[in-house]
Amino acid sequence: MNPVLRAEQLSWHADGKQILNDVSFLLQPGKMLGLIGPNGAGKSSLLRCLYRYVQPDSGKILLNNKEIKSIDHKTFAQMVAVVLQDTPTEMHSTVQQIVATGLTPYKGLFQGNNKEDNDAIQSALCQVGLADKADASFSHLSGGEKQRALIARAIVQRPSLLILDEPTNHLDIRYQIQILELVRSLGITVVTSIHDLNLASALCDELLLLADGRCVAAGSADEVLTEARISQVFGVCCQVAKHPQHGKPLIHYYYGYTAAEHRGEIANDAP
Ligand SMILES: Nc1ncnc2c1ncn2[C@@H]1O[C@H](COP(=O)(O)OP(=O)(O)OP(=O)(O)O)[C@@H](O)[C@H]1O
Repeated sequence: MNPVLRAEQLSWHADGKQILNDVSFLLQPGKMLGLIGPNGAGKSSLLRCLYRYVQPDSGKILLNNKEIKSIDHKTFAQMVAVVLQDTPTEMHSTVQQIVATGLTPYKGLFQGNNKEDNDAIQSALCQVGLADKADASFSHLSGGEKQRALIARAIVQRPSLLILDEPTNHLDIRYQIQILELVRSLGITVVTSIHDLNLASALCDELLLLADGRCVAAGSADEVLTEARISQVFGVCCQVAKHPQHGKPLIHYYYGYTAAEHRGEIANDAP
């Protein structure tokens, strides 16, 4: 099967600092890739390269076998949907109007919505459980509802690739699980950055672990989330067990000392 997304040896620098260094991966249709890694590892920067907000210095990104830099603006806007943490929206727009903007890449200037469009908007609102909020002001929604509305907008866009930058930030655990399960259930190919390693383990098909702009590990949660690697990359001690429900890695963190102390590199009684 041809991958939907292929990144080859991506590197990017800004302000004289190397931010992404030789990052490569590929993603098959319908799979959800979780980008994990410590603060400043380069997760958002990698996503920005994927949605063409920044141009890598070297390397290639191919979407459906075509280099993204050669895809015209309108086609790219149809192919890639992006949900950011603080997506700016018109203060007084209704939920329905926000969702309708997902159709913009398919429209000509001043072209309104037809019945089929309106049906697609209603169907997306139902899928994310916001049918009863269609006429509510977007700005009055809760954080979780806003994220769901933005995902509904992505649904009507019918993208080849959905990119999310920390979609679970600021959400309580119920919404964190709900948003990721919702995204996963759509059957769209997804790349999402995510901080919570246990959520990433439970809900992503594949993980890519970044540290200092480099890919440190990639593969299934079992392959990526080992105690040694978590200790090395995040500097914390943990025990990796099997989750009682889904059997994927479940990380138990230890408190009160650093990974270096745990490995005996620093004496616990050092001043
Ligand atoms: N436009 C830019 N100019 C200069 N430095 C940048 C720019 N964008 C990102 N950086 C730097 O690149 C590094 C990686 O940032 P990035 O936001 O990609 O990391 P991240 O893994 O998403 O971090 P976090 O988990 O904290 O959100 C950081 O040190 C950041 O300051």
